[in-house]
Amino acid sequence: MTEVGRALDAFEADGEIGAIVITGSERAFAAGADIKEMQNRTFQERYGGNFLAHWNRISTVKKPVIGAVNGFALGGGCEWAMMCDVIYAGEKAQFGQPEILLGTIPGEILLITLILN
Ligand SMILES: C/C=C/C(=O)SCCNC(=O)CCNC(=O)[C@H](O)C(C)(C)COP(=O)(O)OP(=O)(O)OC[C@H]1O[C@@H](n2cnc3c(N)ncnc32)[C@H](O)[C@@H]1OP(=O)(O)O
Repeated sequence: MTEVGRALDAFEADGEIGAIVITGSERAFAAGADIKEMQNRTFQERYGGNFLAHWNRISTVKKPVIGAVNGFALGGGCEWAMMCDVIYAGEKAQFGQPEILLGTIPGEILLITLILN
């Protein structure tokens, strides 16, 4: 997300860019946060280390953001899609929050986004 955040900062500052399209591959838009990276961290490490510091950057960009979604948009990937101003979903797009099966709840943004929409 740090890299995506940096790219969004640059696009926002670039006067030649009017709108931003975020996409993935045919198989996946994004499968969510890296479970392998997260699994051995304690709550204190994740919370204190600002693990989700840049998570909502898509929703604060001051230019229109389009999410072009195909394949899996899961967990944080589903949240990314919902943070876009417009979702353009292909026929194979699948949205979901499978992290509940890992004993965790959807991250920072999902519940608020669902309530607001
Ligand atoms: C705040 C935010 C929190 C979150 O976002 S929590 C994460 C939420 N996302 C998930 O729980 C998605 C978990 N992944 C899956 O359900 C499945 O995967 C898929 C449906 C995306 C794909 O299934 P299939 O086509 O059968 O492929 P495969 O063999 O399961 O996965 C291929 C490789 O991709 C790795 N992978 C998939 N998703 C993640 C992930 N989110 N974090 C880290 N690795 C992931 C797997 O482990 C595996 O890797 P290897 O080939 O080494 O076994």
